Amino acid sequence: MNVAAPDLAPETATPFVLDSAPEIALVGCPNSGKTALFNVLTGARQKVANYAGVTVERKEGAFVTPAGRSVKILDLPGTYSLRGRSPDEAVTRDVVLGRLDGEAIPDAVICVADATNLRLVLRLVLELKSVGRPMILALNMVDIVERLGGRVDPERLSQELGIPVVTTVAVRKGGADDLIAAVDRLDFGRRVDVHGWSEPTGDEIRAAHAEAARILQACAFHPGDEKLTRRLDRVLLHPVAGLAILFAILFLVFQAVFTWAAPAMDLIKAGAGLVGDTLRIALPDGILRSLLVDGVVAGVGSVLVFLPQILILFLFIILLEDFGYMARAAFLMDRLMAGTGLHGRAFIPLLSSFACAIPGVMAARVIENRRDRLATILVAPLMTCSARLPVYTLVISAFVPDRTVLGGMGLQGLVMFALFSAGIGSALVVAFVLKKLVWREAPEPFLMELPDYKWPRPWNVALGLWQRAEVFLRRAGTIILALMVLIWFLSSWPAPPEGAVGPAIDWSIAGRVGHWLTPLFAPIGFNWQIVVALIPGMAAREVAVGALATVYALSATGEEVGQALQPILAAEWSLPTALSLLAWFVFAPQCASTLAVVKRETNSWAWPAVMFGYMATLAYLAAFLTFHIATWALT
Ligand SMILES: Nc1nc2c(ncn2[C@@H]2O[C@H](COP(=O)(O)OP(=O)(O)OP(=O)(O)O)[C@@H](O)[C@H]2O)c(=O)[nH]1
Ligand SMILES: [Mg+2]
Repeated sequence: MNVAAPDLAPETATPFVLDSAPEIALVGCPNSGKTALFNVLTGARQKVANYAGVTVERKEGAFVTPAGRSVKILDLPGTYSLRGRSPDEAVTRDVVLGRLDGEAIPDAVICVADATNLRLVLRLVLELKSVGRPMILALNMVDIVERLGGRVDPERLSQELGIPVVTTVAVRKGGADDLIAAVDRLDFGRRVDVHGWSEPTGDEIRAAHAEAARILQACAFHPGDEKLTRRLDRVLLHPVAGLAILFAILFLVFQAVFTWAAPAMDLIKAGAGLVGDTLRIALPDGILRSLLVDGVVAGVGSVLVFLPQILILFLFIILLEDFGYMARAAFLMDRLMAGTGLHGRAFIPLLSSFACAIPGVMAARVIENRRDRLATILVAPLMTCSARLPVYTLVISAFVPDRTVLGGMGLQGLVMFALFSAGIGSALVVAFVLKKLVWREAPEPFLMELPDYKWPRPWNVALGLWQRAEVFLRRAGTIILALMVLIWFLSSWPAPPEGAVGPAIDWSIAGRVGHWLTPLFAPIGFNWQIVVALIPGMAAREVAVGALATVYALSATGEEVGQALQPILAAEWSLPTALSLLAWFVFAPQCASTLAVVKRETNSWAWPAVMFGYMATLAYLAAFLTFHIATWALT
């Protein structure tokens, strides 16, 4: 289905290269800059970030060298060895060894090395040589080696390894020129039998280890670890101070999402109001006016308003990712998560799920153990995805007063923080139940390389934000628009009979379905308008907001016509209903695209069914309890 991948960067186009063009695979340790190089070579915009395990899929691109040679190029997940066990490492192994169905072995390999950290990659190079393909070693990040006063000798390395060695700076313009020139000199005809690679024995591994150490000694000099990284880590990884800083950062993010975004949101809201009013005056009363004003402007406009919040959330995520903090956060959370049975590696997939559960579920490929991975996939959608943000904001701004408490903290931001925490907390509880009570498994030890801190690069940040905005706007212009038109239609057709009283929507299909389902949702305090909005919300959660806008716009009579959604809700809903809806959305049954991805990643319909079932149950229970406790407390 097309809605299935709203958060993935567009596939790279390869329009000008023939199928017969030779294929080169980018292989290397995690976080060495493979994707950054891939982007430079092909002009693609695949995700680059400063932690291991960003790329979990095979991506294809192409370029033409200055000599006019067309080549296809593959970006692959990082791996330390062809013996890797996790699903992402298996992708790399299978591509390099030609084990993938219908796919030949790559014609050549570019091994990408983080030049500041050569020890592990030299072993990988030795292993890759036994595959028997022409190979180039790209010493990437030489800019950092130079800045630290280190030295790497590419000529000597080339002699020792018997393959061409070039230096690159993947994040600099022209930083891959030497690599491109080396590709031009490659002799693709030099085929060697690939079945030369086999699982190495312990002795072979030890021998390779010693050989790598010897070569490293001869060819590279590093003045020790970067001091900045060490110094910062003493504070940021501190068991107490580090955790305190992590929570302070998270808290700051939600405050910022609320306060910084407000002016821009008001502007968009005013703009949408203006467009709606203009259309209402300019067009004669009728179907077209209703479609444009009540369906498109009210519906899509009410979703667009949230763009600033989503961009601010992503600004923080991208900055932290580029800086190299994410892996640290995983490290800090490991002890806490181990208590619940989740693997330390689950942290980054869970964190990615704040954007959207889809990349989060895919990022779980870095987890080797199948049950650890399943547990992570099953709880990932409990993380508050950005599509839930509009629902939260709408309800919070209508019902939570905008004042400060506890000496300067915004109450609205605090409630938002509480909702996100409820998502995280419930994920930990569900994982605990699964891993400790159902599967009774101890988590496996957690090994992860911590990247050196790097200053976020403004261009990368800007590009990342631009991509998010693009994804959001594309969604608003396609699926959300389409659903809004559908909802408008279902809410306006059929028209009421002659002489009917009350709002016309009561006679429409949506109105009838809403009324019909209401008994099911009355125990949790939902009215029929909410019920109508929940259904399209399963396709894309933020549509629930647009649907409410349309449903209330079409129910409006007299005074209320053209009024903004927020004051309508504040007047129409009771506080327990509002709280119950928030509780519902913490667990909100999965959107269709997440279920589709879970099906793909687990290769079975059973797991998406389990996920849907348990989340729907939790959502109903949580909303039920919230509604009744709130009703009781307020009377
Ligand atoms: N200073 C500097 N930074 C670089 C260079 N190449 C990559 N980076 C940064 O290194 C980090 C990792 O880059 P990626 O391209 O995501 O690495 P990758 O090898 O694709 O990582 P995985 O997909 O996780 O295996 C990012 O923060 C990049 O901006 C370089 O030549 N110089
Ligand atoms: Mg990558």
